[in-house]
Amino acid sequence: MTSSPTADSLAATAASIARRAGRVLLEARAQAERDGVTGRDLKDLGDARAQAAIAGWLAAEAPGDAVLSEEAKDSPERLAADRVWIIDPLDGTREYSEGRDDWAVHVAVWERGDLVAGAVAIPGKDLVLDSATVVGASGAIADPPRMAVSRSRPPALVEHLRATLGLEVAPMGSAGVKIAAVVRGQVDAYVHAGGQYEWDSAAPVAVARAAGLHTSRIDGTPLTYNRPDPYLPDLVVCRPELAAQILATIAEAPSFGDNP
Ligand SMILES: Nc1ncnc2c1ncn2[C@@H]1O[C@H](COP(=O)(O)O)[C@@H](OP(=O)(O)O)[C@H]1O
Ligand SMILES: [Mg+2]
Repeated sequence: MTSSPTADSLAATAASIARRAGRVLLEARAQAERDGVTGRDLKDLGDARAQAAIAGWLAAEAPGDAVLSEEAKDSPERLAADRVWIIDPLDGTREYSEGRDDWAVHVAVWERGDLVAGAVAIPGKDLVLDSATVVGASGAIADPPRMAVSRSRPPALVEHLRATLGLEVAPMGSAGVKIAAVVRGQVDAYVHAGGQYEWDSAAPVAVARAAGLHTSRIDGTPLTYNRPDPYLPDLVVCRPELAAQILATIAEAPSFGDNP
């Protein structure tokens, strides 16, 4: 009988796959530049190359495990599986296609009810964070606290938080990049509302939890994964000291359409 992999070994596999996919994406973009491939075509190329590479590695390195990926057809089999890899092969596709470095590869592992491991690669910054080795930020929270927000689709709710709590806003692409910025102490919070899917947050949330950060829906309930419908439209990831204040401000906020 083979023993089940530990959370640490799953995190190491996730980190290795995320790092390798990052290399594939950097090479694909460099080649696309030489070939004059831009815009939508470059987005599609990146998504497809990273998806194909990751699917091949998972088939070889995690045979028999189920997969939920942004770029693959979903299958109900994952709902009965003990272990599911939740993948966003290229998070921040827009930023990738614009030649920026705020995009990421997300590889998470869910087992029997919850996330057990995750890795986020940010290839443009030569960075890989994983849940087994991450060390959370321990410095003081900035005054005023800084909040990462979507640079292309900032929800109305975050403007309300900014105005009410006097936060400094830091726009950047990719949920993984924003959560990594909280983990590394470059910002103190990330709030999103109005739309997202499990693959956008699973891996970075696994890393954030391992780093001791607060993670929840904007109503304060837990983020749960591998549900039948992977739509998971909002989240708060922040230094634990800020969670009560941010959640109370959201609870008292008027409805903007992007918060329930
Ligand atoms: N309102 C919305 N509806 C659906 N997905 C959204 C969304 N806002 C952000 N996302 C997704 O969340 C990820 C991070 O977004 P942002 O960079 O704006 O913060 C992106 O993933 P992808 O790049 O994998 O598509 C983006 O598509
Ligand atoms: Mg994404």
